[in-house]
Amino acid sequence: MAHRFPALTSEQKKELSEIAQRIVANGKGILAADESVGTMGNRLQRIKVENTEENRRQFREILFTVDNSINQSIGGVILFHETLYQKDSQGKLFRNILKEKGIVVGIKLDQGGAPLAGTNKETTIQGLDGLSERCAQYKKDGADFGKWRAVLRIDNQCPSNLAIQENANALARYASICQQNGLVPIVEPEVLPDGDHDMEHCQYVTEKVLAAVYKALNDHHVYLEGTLLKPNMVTAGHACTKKYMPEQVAMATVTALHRTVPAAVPGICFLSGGMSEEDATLNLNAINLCPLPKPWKLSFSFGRALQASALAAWGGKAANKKATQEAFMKRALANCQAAKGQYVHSGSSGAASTQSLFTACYSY
Ligand SMILES: O=P(O)(O)OC[C@@]1(O)O[C@H](CO)[C@@H](O)[C@@H]1O
Repeated sequence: MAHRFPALTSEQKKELSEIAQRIVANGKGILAADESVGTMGNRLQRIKVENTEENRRQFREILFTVDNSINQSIGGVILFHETLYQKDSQGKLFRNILKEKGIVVGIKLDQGGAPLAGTNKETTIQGLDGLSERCAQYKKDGADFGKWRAVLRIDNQCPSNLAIQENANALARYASICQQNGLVPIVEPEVLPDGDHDMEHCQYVTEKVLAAVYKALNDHHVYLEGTLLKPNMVTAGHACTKKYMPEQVAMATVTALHRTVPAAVPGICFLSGGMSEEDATLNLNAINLCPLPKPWKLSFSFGRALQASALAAWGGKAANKKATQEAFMKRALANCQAAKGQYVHSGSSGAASTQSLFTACYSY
C-alpha cells in the first residue's frame, strides 16, 4: 500500500519531534500537575485544606514560582484546564511563568471514564468529540503537548480484549488529533496497581496493552517521533504478598517495553501510580541501570510522587512557601538523577516521601 496521503508535513513533524525531545532532554521529566478539581480535592482533604479555586491556585503558584533552576530537572508541566488560565498573585499567567523558565506547557485532554457495558466494570475514556477544536485553542493559548489517560484493570476477566482494543483505539485517535494541531500527544495507557496479582502477571498484561496501543498508533498514522509514552512501571498488585526489589521491577518493566515500544519513540515517562515518592525514584533509577537495550529516554511524569512532600510541607499556609518549594525541588532533582541512573538514596527521606500514595481504583 503506497503512502499516498501523508498525515503531516515535514515541518509539522520537525516541530513535534523537537517538542518531544525538549521535554525529556538530559534527564528531564514531567510534573503532572493536571489533577482535576475532584482529584485535587482528595489531595487537599489529606492536609485538611478546603478545595477552593483559590487554594488550588495558591498551591500551584508555589510550585510554578520555584527557583528557575527547576528547568534542569523538569522539562514539561501538565496542567488542568482551570490552571492554564490562572495567574500568580502578581497577575502573571502561570503558563507564561513556566515558558519563561524554558518549561514546555501541556494540557490534560481526556474527560473521564464511561462504562463498557457487559464487562467487569471496565471503562473507555471520553473526550474525542470536539477534541480538534479544543487542541487548536490550547495550542493558541500556549500548550505544546497533550495528555490522555486510559485506565485498564487487572481482575477476573480484566482487562478484556474489548477494553484493550477500545482504549488503544481512543488513545490513537486522540494522538492523531493532537498531532494535526501541533501538540505532542502523551499516550498514557495505565494498568492500575489494584489487586493481589504478582509482578509477572502485570508484565503479561502490560505487554498486551502496549502491543495493542502501538498497533493502533500505526493504524492511525501517528508519527511516533512526535509522541511520548506514559506507562505504569511493571509492579506486583498493591495487595500482593510477594515483594520485589527495584532491580526486579526494572527488569520486568524494561523487558515489557523492549518487546512492545518502537525505538522511534523518543521518551517513556512513567506515572507513579500510588508508589511512595522514594519507591518511584528508586524504581526509576533501577530502570535506567537495567542491562537491557534502552533506545528511549526513560524518565518520569509523576503526579503524586512529585507533590506529596510539597503538599505536606505546605499545609495550606503561605508562610510555608519556602519549605514547600524545597520539598518539590528535592524530589525533582532526585528524579532527574534517577532518569540518568545516578540517584543515590541518602537515607534521610522525610516521612512524607516514604508513605504509600495508593488510592484504590484511582480515577478522576
Ligand atoms: O500516578 P501519578 O503519578 O500520581 O499521576 C499520573 C496521572 O496521570 O494520574 C493523575 C490522574 O488524575 C494525573 O494527575 C497524572 O497526570
